[in-house]
Amino acid sequence: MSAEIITKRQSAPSIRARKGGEKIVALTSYSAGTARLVDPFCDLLLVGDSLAMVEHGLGSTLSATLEMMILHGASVVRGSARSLVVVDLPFGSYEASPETAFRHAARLMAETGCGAVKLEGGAHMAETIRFLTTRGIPVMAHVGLTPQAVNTFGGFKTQGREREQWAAIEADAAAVAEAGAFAVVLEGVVEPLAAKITQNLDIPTIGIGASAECDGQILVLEDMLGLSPRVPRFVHRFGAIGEAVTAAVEAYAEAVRTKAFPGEANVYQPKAG
Ligand SMILES: Nc1nc(=O)c2c([nH]1)NC[C@@H]1CN(c3ccc(C(=O)N[C@@H](CCC(=O)O)C(=O)O)cc3)CN21
Ligand SMILES: CC(C)C(=O)C(=O)O
Ligand SMILES: [Mg+2]
Repeated sequence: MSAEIITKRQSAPSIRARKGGEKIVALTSYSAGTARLVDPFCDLLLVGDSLAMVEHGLGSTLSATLEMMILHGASVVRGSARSLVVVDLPFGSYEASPETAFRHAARLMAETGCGAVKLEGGAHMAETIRFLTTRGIPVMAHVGLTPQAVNTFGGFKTQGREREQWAAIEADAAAVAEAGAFAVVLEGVVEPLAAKITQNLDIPTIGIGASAECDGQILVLEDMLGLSPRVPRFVHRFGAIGEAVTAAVEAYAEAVRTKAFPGEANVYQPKAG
């Protein structure tokens, strides 16, 4: 038989098995269009609730709804073939009880075809994580700077700058791993704490603003592309797509106004004769 190039989609277990191995490459994606572009280079695509801010112009992630997550999640699944697609459970859809979390996570999975869900929280979400994972819903956890708690933090504040905060964050990470999460996002935590947690857990840590000590990295796609007006310090801009869009749109507007566009090549003519 000839060599076949069949790329099977990554799963929660295949990502979990990467602990301590090759780094896990993850990005956010909110639609089929961007999913198609990034999927070949990634292991995991996150349909983050950051889409409320980035894609819908809302003030925080608290306004993301289950309906939004389903529409964008289904689009990303259709636009990708090899990455595991993980969809964020939005604020208010999972905190009240394990049963509510299950109902909403099941809808996300059934209506998008995603392979896992993500929720924010540590020790206090362990019971819910166990409830979901024992009922067929793989869960990625998210500890440290959890943006849905922006109002209790009083801003997007780096976690673990004081050593006294370390024990609680370490306990959160240990609790979600013990409860059955297949991976955990570590957001906005100081480097030595990220290193300690990564060493002590048997599941991969995926860092955002949490140093190279993590088992993988994630960024908001628009931030690393150079499309976001302001970005946190932990972002490196790998592209200048905002500038490229501005230049192209400027050129288009000029061409329309000077009647340089549409030109010969872009115009239809009737059959000769
Ligand atoms: N476009 C985008 N990118 C993100 O990474 C992102 C979102 N949106 N929305 C949801 C949250 C919010 N995030 C943020 C937003 C701001 C900072 C920030 O300004 N951090 C300060 C550090 C402050 C401190 O040290 O206490 C910084 O200067 O980087 C961090 C994370 C991460 N998430
Ligand atoms: C940045 C990641 C971890 C996230 O939760 C999001 O984009 O919503
Ligand atoms: Mg999120």
